Amino acid sequence: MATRGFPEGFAWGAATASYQIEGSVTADGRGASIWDTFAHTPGKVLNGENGDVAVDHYARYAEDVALMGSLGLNAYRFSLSWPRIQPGGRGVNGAGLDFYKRLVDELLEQGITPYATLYHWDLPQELQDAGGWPERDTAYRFAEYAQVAHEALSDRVKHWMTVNEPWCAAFLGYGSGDHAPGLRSSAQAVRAAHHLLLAHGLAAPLLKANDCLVGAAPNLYAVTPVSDSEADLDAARRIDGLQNRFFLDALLRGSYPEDVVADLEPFGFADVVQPGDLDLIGGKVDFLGINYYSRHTVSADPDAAGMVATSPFASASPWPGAESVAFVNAGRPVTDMGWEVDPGGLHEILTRVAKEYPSVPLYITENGAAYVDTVADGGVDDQERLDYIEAHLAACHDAIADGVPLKGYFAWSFLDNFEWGWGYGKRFGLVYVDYETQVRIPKSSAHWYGRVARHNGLS
Ligand SMILES: N=[N+]=NCCCCNC(=O)[C@@H]1[C@H]2[C@H](O)[C@@H](O)[C@H](O)[C@@H](CO)[C@@H]12
Repeated sequence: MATRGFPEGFAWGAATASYQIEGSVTADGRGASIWDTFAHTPGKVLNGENGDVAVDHYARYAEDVALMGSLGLNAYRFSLSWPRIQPGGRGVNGAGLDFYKRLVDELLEQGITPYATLYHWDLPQELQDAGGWPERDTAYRFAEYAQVAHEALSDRVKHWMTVNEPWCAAFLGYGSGDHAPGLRSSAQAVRAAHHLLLAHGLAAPLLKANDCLVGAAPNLYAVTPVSDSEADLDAARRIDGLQNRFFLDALLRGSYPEDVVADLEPFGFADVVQPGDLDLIGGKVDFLGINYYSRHTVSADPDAAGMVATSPFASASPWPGAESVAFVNAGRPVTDMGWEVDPGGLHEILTRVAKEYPSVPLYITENGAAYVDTVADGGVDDQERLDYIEAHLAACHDAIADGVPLKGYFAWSFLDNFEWGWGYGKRFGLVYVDYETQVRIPKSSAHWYGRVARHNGLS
């Protein structure tokens, strides 16, 4: 019996993304994505690794869903591969849709509620060739794709997220170049950020049909200045503005924060937003997903590169708005990604969003940690990951007690998988994957998390 119970009907899930787990990148008509191109470009991914095989989920989905069910999860967040459903970014590939129909049927069979993300960074390459997210038309292509996917699946999928982490897709993909398509232009990055939000705004009304609920999943950080000097306070304002308020205000208020718009002026941001865009974007969500990993502790530093390590090749080119900002370690323990463990930051973000953007149901759509895992006697004892998740769930429990309308939690990730620029070098999974044999081994954290889900709370 849980002593720290969660609300009745709380969603206890895990999350994954198509390019990171599926493999089978040419099966059944799938087209190339920008991550296929990027990962096959020398020097972009550690050890030249890619998602061609990943963890073979396209073939092993039934086994993976059965494992979710046996552990006790009642929800699963996954993403649809746009180039599997629309090779080249147009039309309909029935065989690609059929995979997701099979996957959803397995989930429902196991009593697991599907939560589908439409965009988790795998843009069809042909759309990038036509300009990608800096090109306004891509937002309209996304709305068509959303319509195709929704028509095929909305009889069984009732929870939809449009875009995963538009900050990463825009600023790492087009700003620092550490993510696909690997471009390094602040002007392109700010155009991409707006068009990703426009894509959300165009698709959201379509996704509500057939009694569906729609959300988005930005990555949000607690942000703290190293001192209360004017320069450090302004550095924190800038990072909080670009990382958090830019996306929260657009999605939930239909406006951009004036200070952030001013910060982005040097990159031509004013020319990107067309009349009516923000009315399209704002106020469309039925729920907001929050991806939370850590806190940013920042200081003003004219010599700083303005980068948080997001890949082993992290470029020195700052993402727009982060010029002359240093991201420092405040002395907390760190995960294998070098990210500080700060569950207090999750409580801070949850209570802030609930206060500043009231009456929007919230989900933690990603939270988890990479640590080095070792197989011993056929098991994996990952106490650090278990402790990380327990501490962040305790923060969620406290936030709910403080009145936050939190409806669910998705651990990142269900399986060890392709960790973008780090390839297979970082393990976030509740379930260990032997990449040579594809054998799955539930870690201690998986067994523990399943018990939490079954008891609907923490001991
Ligand atoms: N400023 N700054 N910050 C750091 C920028 C990197 C932030 N990375 C994420 O949030 C990604 C999210 C993604 O959805 C998932 O696909 C990734 O596997 C996880 C783990 O990496 C997280």
